[in-house]
Amino acid sequence: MAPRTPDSSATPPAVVTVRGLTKTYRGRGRGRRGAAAEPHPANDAISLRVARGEIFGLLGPNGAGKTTLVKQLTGLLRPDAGSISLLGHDVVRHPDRAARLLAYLGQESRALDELTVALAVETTGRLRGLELAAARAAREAVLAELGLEPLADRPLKRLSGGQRRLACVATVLVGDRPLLVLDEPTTGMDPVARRAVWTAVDRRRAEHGTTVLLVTHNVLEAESVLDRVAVLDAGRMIACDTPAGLKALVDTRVRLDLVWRAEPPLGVPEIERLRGEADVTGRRWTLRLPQDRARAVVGTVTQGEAFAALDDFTLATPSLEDVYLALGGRGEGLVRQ
Ligand SMILES: Nc1ncnc2c1ncn2[C@@H]1O[C@H](COP(=O)(O)OP(=O)(O)OP(=O)(O)O)[C@@H](O)[C@H]1O
Repeated sequence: MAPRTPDSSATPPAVVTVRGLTKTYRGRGRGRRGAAAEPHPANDAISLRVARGEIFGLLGPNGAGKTTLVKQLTGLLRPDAGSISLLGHDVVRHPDRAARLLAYLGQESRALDELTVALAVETTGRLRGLELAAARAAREAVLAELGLEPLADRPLKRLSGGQRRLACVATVLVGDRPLLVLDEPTTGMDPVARRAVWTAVDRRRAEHGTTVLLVTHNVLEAESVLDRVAVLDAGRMIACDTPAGLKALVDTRVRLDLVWRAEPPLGVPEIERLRGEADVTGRRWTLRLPQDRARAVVGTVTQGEAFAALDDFTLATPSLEDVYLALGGRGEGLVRQ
């Protein structure tokens, strides 16, 4: 029953409380001769608590169960078991209440495609209860904030992928919902647009105590924007802590990337010994080593035959990707960009 995570000590009031959330998709008519397909646990007894003003992440590779969790929080999917409280409202019993408490940016949102950016933002503001004048003022403010003014009169369907995503973020921000649920919000965006999004989110947090639940499989973004992160793997939550707290789990190891010019110099005995420990991707060897061994390897590869064969090397402190691997994650599908 008790959560395995260190998050129960947080003092600010909870905006999201999830207990024992479980969802298994049951395929119908997909098996042979109508036999039921194999049940698939997409969420397996997930418990978490998100405090007011937190930027809380769900990190995991494709298929980990992030979107399934988010769809239950937003009232779009009914769990098989478990409870969800949003700002004190039971959204398993009253799924319709979720739409009044949060703004949700899904992976694919095409509903507003026919509208111009300005009208999409204004209409969303009206739907969230703003009077016309207030909706127009909010529209102007958010378009300026995200640098979308030059695109204001274009229909969403005529925008590039990154521009469209930015316009969708604008619709999420208008109307100041206390909870923003963002599923891969910055996919396809250039660095300027990404920065605008995180600046806008930070401002809302500072000014209104807005809480953000962010779905991502990008470890670099997770490390830079999240206060805490739940790591999901195959439907289970395998850890939940601050990025720094998670990295402390593996901080005795460092990551060493060696990129060879062509063939690795296996004639050097130390290099030959390392081969079995390396994750090999083309000419790149990735090693996760205790600090003293990494130091010795750096000594080896920066002299003689090994150095002549070396194109590049980098030494880095652990990332959330390393944490994920150390916790038993399958190690595929997380990205750094
Ligand atoms: N409608 C569905 N019917 C059956 N299985 C589903 C359905 N939707 C998702 N699944 C399965 O449930 C598991 C979790 O999927 P989910 O979409 O929640 O993962 P995710 O972590 O959001 O992945 P991604 O990063 O690709 O969005 C996967 O194994 C997926 O194949």
